[in-house]
Amino acid sequence: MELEVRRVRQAFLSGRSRPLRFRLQQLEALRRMVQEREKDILTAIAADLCKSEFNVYSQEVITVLGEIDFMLENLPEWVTAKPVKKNVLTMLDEAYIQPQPLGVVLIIGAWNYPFVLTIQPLIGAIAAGNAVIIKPSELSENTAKILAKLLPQYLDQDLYIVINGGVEETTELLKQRFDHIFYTGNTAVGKIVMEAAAKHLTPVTLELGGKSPCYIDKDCDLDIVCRRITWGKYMNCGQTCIAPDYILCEASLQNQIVWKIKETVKEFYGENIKESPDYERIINLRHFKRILSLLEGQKIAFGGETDEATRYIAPTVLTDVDPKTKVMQEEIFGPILPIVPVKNVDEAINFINEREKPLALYVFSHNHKLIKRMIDETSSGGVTGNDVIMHFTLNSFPFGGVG
Ligand SMILES: NC(=O)c1ccc[n+]([C@@H]2O[C@H](COP(=O)([O-])OP(=O)(O)OC[C@H]3O[C@@H](n4cnc5c(N)ncnc54)[C@H](O)[C@@H]3O)[C@@H](O)[C@H]2O)c1
Ligand SMILES: CCCCCCCCCCCCCCCC=O
Repeated sequence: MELEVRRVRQAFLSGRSRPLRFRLQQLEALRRMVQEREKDILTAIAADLCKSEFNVYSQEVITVLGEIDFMLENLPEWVTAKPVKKNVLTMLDEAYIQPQPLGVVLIIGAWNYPFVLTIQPLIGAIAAGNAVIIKPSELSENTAKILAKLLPQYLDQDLYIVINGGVEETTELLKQRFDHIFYTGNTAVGKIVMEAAAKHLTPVTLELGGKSPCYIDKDCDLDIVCRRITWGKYMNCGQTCIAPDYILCEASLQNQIVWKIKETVKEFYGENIKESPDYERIINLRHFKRILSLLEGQKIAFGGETDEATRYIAPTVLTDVDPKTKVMQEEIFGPILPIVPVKNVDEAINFINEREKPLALYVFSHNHKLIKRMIDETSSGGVTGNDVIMHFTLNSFPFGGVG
């Protein structure tokens, strides 16, 4: 590892990653890779997550291509030095902010969207003039292999390298000194990464998980709300960092919500969900068992069918969920949707504020003042009103959690 990091640092110190022209060329080469090798990329991700190629394309490839275009369009302005306001002491001086690369960046990717969550930070790092070591998640092994094969065919082979491996290799990598570490994954490993980074005072970006609540107000179009929640919750079998994690609503809405979600599940995935090309599987047996354990003692309104051999868990809704039970203590990251009845919006706001800050928050209401109130009185990474997930798709927004 030490030798590989040293090789990448030498390449960075050569200075060739810095000129704007070089960065644009590399980003264009990356775009060519995605376009020319689309089929290989789609096949690898589809195999990792039992996903249809259409879903891979619409969830991962479109986002990556959009990010590259966004970067190519804005980079010339972003790299330009910006004059700053002067004072009486510096009136005759030149004072400006010049953006500069940090150096060697380590990107540790996650398996749930194994392409976009690895390539998106790579686009940013290249654009900023850095050298990069990419460590894809070992759990999405087909994507990890295809990245290791394709990236060197299109990008500078000394500045941007892929190192594949599991915990042992990542632990070894983390002993090295980097100038920034970008990690996506669970909070426990996030702490390991931050501790390792602290030894070198390396700045980190940690894209972690969390529970993302949905509040459904009585004044809303429940048909549309349930369609949207069904889409966002069961996409990728619930393995989406900003998937709706649970629903808060008045008790009187609960039965209607259950019925409408059930009908939408039927419409989206058919009568035999196992046969649907649009319904994915849980990534591995460890996660499968973890998710099953969240069902213990719960009232299953529909769903709950499982098959260990194929790691299938049906779209499931739980009703009258006690906030003290396990399913409400950790991020679900699977196709289980608890409904927790609350008296009103005040109770919903208190409920959210008493817990860890959500990565995403979803509010459904015709009442814009209520949505605004939710935004003002809670704190989360991002809020979407009357929809789910969509704020992730806008690259004009920042993305991440609080802290
Ligand atoms: N905020 C976001 O943008 C975002 C996006 C996707 C996923 N997530 C979160 O990621 C989590 C799911 O991913 P995961 O954590 O199962 O992914 P994972 O198991 O693939 O782990 C992520 C990375 O950490 C490395 N790793 C694992 N154990 C390690 C250890 N002990 N020491 C050092 N490195 C180690 C892995 O090799 C991998 O590259 C969920 O909590 C989800 O919410 C967050
Ligand atoms: C033709 C249908 C287009 C639908 C586009 C929907 C894009 C969804 C993107 C989902 C990606 C979510 C990644 C979230 C990162 C955390 O896990």
